[in-house]
Formats: sequence, structure tokens, C-alpha cells
Amino acid sequence: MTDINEDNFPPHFDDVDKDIYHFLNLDSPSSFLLFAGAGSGKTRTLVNVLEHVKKHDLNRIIDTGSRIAVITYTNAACNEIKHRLQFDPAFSVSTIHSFAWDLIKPFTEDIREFLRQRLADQISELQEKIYKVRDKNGKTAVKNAKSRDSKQRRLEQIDRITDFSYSPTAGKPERDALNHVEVIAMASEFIVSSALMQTLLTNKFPILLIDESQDTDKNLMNALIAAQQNNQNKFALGLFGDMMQRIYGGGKEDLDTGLPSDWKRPAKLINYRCPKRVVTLINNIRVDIDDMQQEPSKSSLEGIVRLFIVNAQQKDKHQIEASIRASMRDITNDEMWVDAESVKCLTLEHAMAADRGGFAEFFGPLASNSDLRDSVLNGTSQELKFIINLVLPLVEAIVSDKHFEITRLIKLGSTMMSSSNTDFVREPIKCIKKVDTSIEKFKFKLINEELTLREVIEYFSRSGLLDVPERLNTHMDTDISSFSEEEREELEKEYIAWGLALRAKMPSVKSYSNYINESSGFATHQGVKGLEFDRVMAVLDDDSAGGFLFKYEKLLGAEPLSSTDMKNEADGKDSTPLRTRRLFYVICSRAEKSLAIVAYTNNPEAVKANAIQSWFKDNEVVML
Ligand SMILES: Nc1ncnc2c1ncn2[C@@H]1O[C@H](COP(=O)(O)OP(=O)(O)OP(=O)(O)O)[C@@H](O)[C@H]1O
Repeated sequence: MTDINEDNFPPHFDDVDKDIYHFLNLDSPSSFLLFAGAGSGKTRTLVNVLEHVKKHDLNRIIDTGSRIAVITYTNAACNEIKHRLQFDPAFSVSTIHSFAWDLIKPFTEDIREFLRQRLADQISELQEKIYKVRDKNGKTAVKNAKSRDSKQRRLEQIDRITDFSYSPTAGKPERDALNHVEVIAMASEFIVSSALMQTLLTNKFPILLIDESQDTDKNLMNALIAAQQNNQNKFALGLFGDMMQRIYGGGKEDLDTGLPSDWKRPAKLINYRCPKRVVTLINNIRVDIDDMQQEPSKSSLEGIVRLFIVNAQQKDKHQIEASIRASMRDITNDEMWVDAESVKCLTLEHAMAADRGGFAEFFGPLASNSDLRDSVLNGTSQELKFIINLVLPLVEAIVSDKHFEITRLIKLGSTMMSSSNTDFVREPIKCIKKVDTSIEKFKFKLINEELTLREVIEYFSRSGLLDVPERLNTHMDTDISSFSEEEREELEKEYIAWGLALRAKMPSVKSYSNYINESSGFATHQGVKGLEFDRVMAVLDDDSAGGFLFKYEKLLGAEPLSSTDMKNEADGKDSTPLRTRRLFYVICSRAEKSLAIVAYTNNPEAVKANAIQSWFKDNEVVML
């Protein structure tokens, strides 16, 4: 940024670090795309450059009243970078949702107008469905009518809202709350259509860096690129990422090819993380997808890779995986392989982690809906916050007789014991007694029955212990199991997803809550992206992966591609085999020393034949 002499760079800076630092010169910023393979040091560069800016250019940033924005994909990455920058206020480090919300929140009237339009569109879509359906009193029509009415109610209340909110932390129902999808859609629209918004954005954040940008919502990305093109001399966008590490949909699929030609494109070709054998393997996994091939670093180890093929019918997976760790110890001469704690077992796919962690019942339906997936992975929607922050703690407090906590939660989550409840104001003692009776009755049920989430919420709602958020309420009224496959076709997808999730038993919901609070011990793709481990055991198991997004059997040649897969590939569209291949790339590229891949398959011979023909040597394949 300041005119700096080469010698001022610390010795650990590489050429790309230096280039990127120069791109961030506030007087003539350059936008850039740093797309490079796994382990090439993208995150390291991001942090290096920011630390250097902090050291040398802070005054300049403060004088202009602006800040450098850094957007990360997960809260964990966000905290890590904030920490590295010592929480310096000149940097605004946030996830994409908070960033988008901070940008749009002062524009109450525009938010109102946007919502008005969006709700009106959704209402007329539902109206159309109701109109078309033959049986106007059938369950589907009734459900859709309820959903329409709920949206209509929201629409009618919109004029009365003085300030909109996003992600209320307590999970208390708020009529003015916006959801994830709305916030991103609004930010994209406002940036694209308003010159004022672009000026505000670029004045406040002349530099905007986005990590894992391959996964950033495509509409928002297009909006930011448009803003950059309109403000080339005063606004730089810096994108970090790797198209091969794109896992979930929603990103800009042509991000690497569709950018303006004046953008800089620094390259990082060395993999500093993986040993030589793993670098060759991951090069081969991506060779027919793009031409981004890596070199191992000079000091890299040789490394060891094994593929263990296991018949999927075998039941005792725990035992099998223990014996594989013992084999790896013998093969690598690395004693640590037999210490389960020292081996990172990557299930990576969330659905698979859900299965192993015991929360698939609740998580699966929500994660398979693309609009809900983001919030369910982070636990951030209003409905999920209500469940995690109020329903579960209240259940626990009731079961363990924690009276103070019970009162606190009821006060937080309902109006029952508040001044707005006239019954409570008139006869508080009677009201408290009623609460006590409700709780006693419910405790008995909780201890003696296996209740579903729906039953628990229904009880809390009926007895007034908690006020259920409006959006969740619309999903509560009918049980999804009463709809036939055909009828479900006509329902809103979000309703089906919630209808199924609400049927989950409480332990599954509790395990989900542990998982997103990172206390469950099951690592997943988003958890490990950017991380690295000496010994990696990658478990590929379609049976427990739920299979709606990934299919290892297809990747490994045990199952033929479907006609849809072939059509998608022929049309240049994304497909299950391609997504699975990218996931496989992410898994393998976490290994620093040795890698055991465990493939559970229904066709071991086919997997072996395919493995030897493609990515593995004969002596690297072990049949179990
Ligand atoms: N120039 C370098 N010299 C030495 N080590 C490096 C260098 N660059 C990166 N590394 C090391 O390589 C590993 C991978 O770096 P980093 O996590 O930044 O890569 P990445 O490109 O962000 O990875 P991924 O895309 O796989 O998450 C880290 O341990 C990092 O410290």
C-alpha cells in the first residue's frame, strides 16, 4: 500500500504474498483471483498480507475512515483470522451473512419493499397451486392455503415494523426477523440496482477479500463483481479459493473463467502440506477436470497411501476400521496409527457425520433442501435457534429439576410470566402454579415416553411455556406422514423438510445441537476445510451417507452412471459423480504424512479393477 521497498517484507513472504500486498494499494487497487489447489498456502497468504497491512498501513486506513473487509465461510475461520489480527477494528472480519446484513440493515424502507414484493410473488405462486389442484379441500390444498395465509399475515404486518432484525441470538420469536436466504437475496439486489449502495459499499470497504469464494452465493458474487466494474479505481475485490473444493451448490460456477480480463491472477503451484504420493494422487483426481496440477514442496516426505476395499455387507465397521489402523501401523512403521486419537477419521459428508453422530433423523431432511442447508449447517435460522436455545435447554432443565433455569427460559421464550400477560399481572401466584403443574405433567411424559420434537414443541406451545416462532408454527399444524408421495409434490419444499425433521426423536435433536456446537467429535467437510492432519483415514460409505448429494460407488466404479448423470456431464452441468470427486479431493488433500482410504462397497471386485486402472498402484490396494 505505502510505497514499500522489497526489503520490508518479512523473510517468510513468497512472491504471491508480495504481489497481493501491492494489489491492495489504496491509491490504485487491483482486483484479483487467487485460485490454487489444496495446501498451496492461500489462507497463509491471506493472513500474511493482512498482518503486513496492519503493520504498515493502519494509519492510512484509519485516516480515510474506511476498513478492510474479510469474508470467511465459517464462524471458526472468522474467529481464527480475527484473532490473528488481534481484533483490530480497522479490519471487518465476518461471515457472508453478517456482512450482507450489516450492509443492508439501515435501509428499512427498501427491505420492506423487497419483502412486500417477494411475499406477494410467493403468495401468488401458492394461489396458483391451490387453483390448479383438483380437490380444493384436500390436505395439499389446505396446507398450501395455510402457508399462503401465513405469508399474507406477514405481508400485512410489514408496514408496522419499525426495524427489521436478523438472527436474534436468543431465538425468541420476532415478527421482524429476516432469514438467511432473504438477507443474501436483498444484499445482492440492492448492490446491483443501487448506485448509492455501491458508493456506500466501496467507500466503507475499499478492499474486500473473500476466502473460499467458490462457495459464495452466485447472485451476491455477481453483484460484487458488478460493483467492482463500476468503481475500478477505488474498489478492489480479492477472491481466494479453489473450484475443485466446491462442495455445496449455490456458488458461481464460472467464477474462474467468467471474470473481467483486467483482474490479476497470481498462481501458487506448490503443495506445502501433502507428501509426494498424496500430491500425485490429488493431481490425478483433478487432472481431467482442470489443468491445475501441483508440485510437492522440496522438503516434502515420500508419504504412503492405501485403499482398503471392504464389502459393504460387513457389519462391524468399528472393528474393521481398528484393524485398518493396525495395518497402517505395519505399513508405515508409524506407531501412532494404532492410537485412535492420533488418526483423523474423516467422514466429511455431513449426512454421514449425522448418521454416525446419531442426528440424521433431524438433520437429513433439512440439509437436503438447498434453501435451508446453509442455516442448518450453521444452526443459525430463527427456527433452529428456537429449538437449540430454548426447546432443548428447557427439556433438560425440566428433566433435571433446575427450577431457576426453567423460570429463566420461560421468561425468555414466552410472554406467560411477563407484564404483557394480564392473567399473570392480576394473579401471579395462580399463574406460577399453573406453570408448575404443566411442568410436572410434562416431566413425567419426558421421562417415560420417547417424544418427537413435534410433540415437545406442541406441548410447550399449548401450555404457553414457549411462544413458537410464526414460521415454525406453520410447519407444525399437519403431520407430513399423512401426505402421499403425490400430494407432497404440490407442497412447498420447505414445509416437507420441516415436516420430516419435526418427526425426529429428541436425542437426535440433542446430538445435532452438540454437533453444530462442535462438541460431538465428528469432523466434516466444512470443519476440516483448511485443516490438516498427519494421519488421515477417509471413510467412504454410501450406506451411511444418505446419498442425496454424493455417491462414492459411482466415483469408484462399482455403480454405473445414471442417464441423468451422463446428461448433466454432457451438458457441462454439475453432477453427483463430479461433486463426489471434488469431495474426495478435499478429503485426500488433508493428509500430511499418510492416508488410508476405506471404501465400503457392494462390488469390491469392480472397485479394485477401477482403482488399479486409475488412481492407485497394484500394491496400494488391500481387499478385506
Ligand atoms: N510458502 C510456504 N512455505 C512453507 N509452508 C507453507 C507455505 N505456504 C503454505 N505453507 C503451509 O502449507 C500448509 C497449507 O497452507 P494453507 O492452509 O494456507 O493452504 P490452502 O491453500 O489455504 O489450503 P486448502 O485450500 O487445502 O485449505 C500450511 O501448513 C501452511 O503453513
